Amino acid sequence: ARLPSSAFAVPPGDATYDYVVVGGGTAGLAVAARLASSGASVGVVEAGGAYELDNGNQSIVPGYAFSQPALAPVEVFPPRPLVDWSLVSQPQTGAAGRKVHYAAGKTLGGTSALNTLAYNRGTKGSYQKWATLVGSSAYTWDNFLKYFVKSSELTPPDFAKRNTPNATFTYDTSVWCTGKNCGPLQVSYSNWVDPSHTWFAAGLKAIGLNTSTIGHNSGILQGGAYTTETIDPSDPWFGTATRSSSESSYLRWAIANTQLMVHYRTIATKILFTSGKATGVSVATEGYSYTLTAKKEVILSAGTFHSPQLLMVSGIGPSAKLSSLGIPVISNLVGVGQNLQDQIFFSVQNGMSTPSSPSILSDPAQEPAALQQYLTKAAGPYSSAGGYIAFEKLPASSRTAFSARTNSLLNALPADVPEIEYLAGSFAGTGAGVVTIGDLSASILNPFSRGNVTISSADATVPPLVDMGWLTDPADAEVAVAALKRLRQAWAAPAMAAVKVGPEVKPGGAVQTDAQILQWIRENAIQIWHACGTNAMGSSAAAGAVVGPTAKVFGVAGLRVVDASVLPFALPGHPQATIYALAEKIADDILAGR
Ligand SMILES: Cc1cc2nc3c(=O)[nH]c(=O)nc-3n(C[C@H](O)[C@H](O)[C@H](O)COP(=O)(O)OP(=O)(O)OC[C@H]3O[C@@H](n4cnc5c(N)ncnc54)[C@H](O)[C@@H]3O)c2cc1C
Repeated sequence: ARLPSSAFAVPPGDATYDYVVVGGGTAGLAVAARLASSGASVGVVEAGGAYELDNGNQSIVPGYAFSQPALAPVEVFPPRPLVDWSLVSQPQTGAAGRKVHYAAGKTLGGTSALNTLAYNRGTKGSYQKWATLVGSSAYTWDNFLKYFVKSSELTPPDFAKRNTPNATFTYDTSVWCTGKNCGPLQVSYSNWVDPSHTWFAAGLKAIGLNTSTIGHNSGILQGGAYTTETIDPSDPWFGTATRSSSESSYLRWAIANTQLMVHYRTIATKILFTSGKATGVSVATEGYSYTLTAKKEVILSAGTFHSPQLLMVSGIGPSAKLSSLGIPVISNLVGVGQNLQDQIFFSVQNGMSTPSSPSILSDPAQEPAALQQYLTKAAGPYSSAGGYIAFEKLPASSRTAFSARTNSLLNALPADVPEIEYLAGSFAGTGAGVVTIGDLSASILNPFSRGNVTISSADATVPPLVDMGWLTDPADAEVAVAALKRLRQAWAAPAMAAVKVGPEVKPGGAVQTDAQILQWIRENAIQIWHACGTNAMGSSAAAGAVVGPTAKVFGVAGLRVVDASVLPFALPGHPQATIYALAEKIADDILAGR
């Protein structure tokens, strides 16, 4: 037993651990907690603080997940510097030259403290592709499933608290831990259904996307489901339903059960090497520099944008780039910062006569009751983030317009990998008969466009340069146009007629031809925030990979990267489930000496 405050180092001061984990984010805290549970000494370096103190209720209350100001995907955005790195992209040449803010968590919990809580796993075929690509059967669905189960605990849906009989469903209990000794991450179904989503479910069904009987966590992504979310339905600290982040799950557990030490508000500035082996990390707290020595390994978990940056400033990356900035080259790895994959997302909006969570919360007559419901019953619109999502392989009728190249790229994907994810959303609306603006959106799941992360300075405090490469591959443009037409088909379904009000809000009736649709998408598409792949896992450095199957960085010893940057490609759907599972898997590898 120890005091919780014993888990926080008092900086500055050199320290030595068995393992130093750089980045107390989604993957970092999961790896660190598991390593510490073995009895090893583990120090975590996190640039940010505690979001419970630094972001008010924004990160805590599930109902705020989509409306956090920190998420504005525009060049000029409301800054939230205590919890977000405030990155702004390079101009997107395929997206009307726009620069956009790309949120990335700078806090204990990392981006799991800012994300929009959707939890789903990829398809069996996508994990088989991963296994084949990296030459390790550990990544097949059958072998990887145990890490999804180990990382999480599912609280089954509470249908009594869900407000609509239209939103009952079945799911697959066999792929979850629901008993004792489950993983720390809390996954549940929200205790409220946005009424507008039940209509979207009907509209999507009308275009062929039936509601799945197993949900989206069994390695099959077909049709629609009310999504599981990283919500703790009864958080003991707050006494209601709150976000489950890697901080509220793994870190709280590790503080109570291990000797883990956290150095927070502390930036890692360089990984230190002796004779090609990582021996520690230079860090700085409020300008005071010191060294954390790693007796065994350094684990880099600084995320898609900062992990490649830290590798590069430490001498690992494309040698020409490093030399041009005067950085001594320790390992010439051309793949560092390359292969960035980012799923774009755009929507078709119409007025609706039905209420929605945002319209209820913005109505002074209804909000107080919603607040009471949240605080006393952990239910109501404040308790809920996501809603209905659906996955689809585009029908043959959509694909006839595609070029031979696009069809052949799509045909090369695993047979069970969907091309589009549809997401129901809403916000409060105004206008004759309009209560809600319904927002049915599509995400392009398998981007063929590639971006990159690079550096302009050897100083780790200078932001990395991020180019998502949106819509630079013509195949993505063709798929996007087809997806937008599918959104319109769903809206046009008779099932939606009872609630749709007025002319289309966005893109609007003037956008009709394929060229007009594509131009509108270039001007309006945004990210669904799933950027990954910038230190791709693979079988060899010669093939452009940065880490091998156990996340060891090629060309050096004592260094692994474990975070979204090592995903070899964008998995279908939302990545956090896979990132937590990957952290569990690599922690197992480390402890087993692999
Ligand atoms: C707005 C938004 C919504 C999203 N919604 C969803 C969703 O609904 N479902 C889903 O599955 N995924 C979602 N994602 C994606 C998902 O949350 C991320 O892919 C995932 O959290 C990334 O985990 P990570 O471990 O790679 O990095 P992070 O969780 O970002 O962790 C990196 C950590 O490293 C720290 N760090 C970086 N550099 C340094 C340094 N030099 N020194 C010290 N510390 C450093 C950071 O502060 C951060 O804490 C969303 C992402 C965003 C931004």
